[in-house]
Amino acid sequence: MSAPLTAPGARRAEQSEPAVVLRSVSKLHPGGVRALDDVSLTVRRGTFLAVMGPSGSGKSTLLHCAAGLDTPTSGEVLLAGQEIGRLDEARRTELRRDRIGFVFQSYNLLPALTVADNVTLPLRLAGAPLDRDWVQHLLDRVGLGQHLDRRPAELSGGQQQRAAIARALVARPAVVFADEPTGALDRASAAGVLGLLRELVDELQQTVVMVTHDPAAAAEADRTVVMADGRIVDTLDWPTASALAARLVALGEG
Ligand SMILES: Nc1ncnc2c1ncn2[C@@H]1O[C@H](COP(=O)(O)OP(=O)(O)OP(=O)(O)O)[C@@H](O)[C@H]1O
Repeated sequence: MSAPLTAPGARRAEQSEPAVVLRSVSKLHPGGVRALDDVSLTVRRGTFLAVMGPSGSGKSTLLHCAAGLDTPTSGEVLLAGQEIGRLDEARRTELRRDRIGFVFQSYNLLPALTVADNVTLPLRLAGAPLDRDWVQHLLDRVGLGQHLDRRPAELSGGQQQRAAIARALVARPAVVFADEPTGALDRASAAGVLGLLRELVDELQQTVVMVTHDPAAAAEADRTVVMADGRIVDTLDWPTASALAARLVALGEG
């Protein structure tokens, strides 16, 4: 194994604390929309959390506040033990770059770069050392070990999302935030991507927080929080897809 990117002492301290903590987080958007209303949530390290709820219930706002992409109007967000609100914009950007991986519905790969260059881009941007064994291991792990020199346009949607997952993991983040990671995929590719996320949690003790509309996707997670009107209205451990679908129908979506 290669050297960790943070000091061993910091790693040990981090291991004992949750990956993400939200304490009474509210977010008021201009115009008075209360997108988050007093939300408290703890995501334990090495667990897979899904966030579901009807359109407009606050899922994206929750993800953005938890990932330091947006600032709450009130309340606290702790990421890997650091309170985001206490950091200035430059340090918040650094924290996002070094400690968070993002996976988006639209992959967001750079079309001109090869798979290998897309995956290693976060390290180059951070000026961090390139550990070739780790990169090769990751690319093998996501099934792209033979496709390092391909461009994104030469990959299927599922393969592009696997490359995006490898990129999200390359800096060994404290948390991977995934926003509808299977939204653009057919059922078989979606199942492959979800299976991969699940394995990363089980094998690498990676922490994953995923927003999804798909009950089958959420059923892969350890825990699902269901949102409505900016609040968490349900927390379900290992729910079945059909139980989640029924819950969403009851909330007016499904
Ligand atoms: N920048 C903004 N300015 C004003 N209102 C906003 C802004 N962003 C989100 N909202 C409002 O906040 C509420 C929550 O939005 P959010 O995008 O978090 O919901 P969501 O559950 O992710 O929805 P979807 O499933 O449709 O993506 C909605 O009423 C939305 O219209």
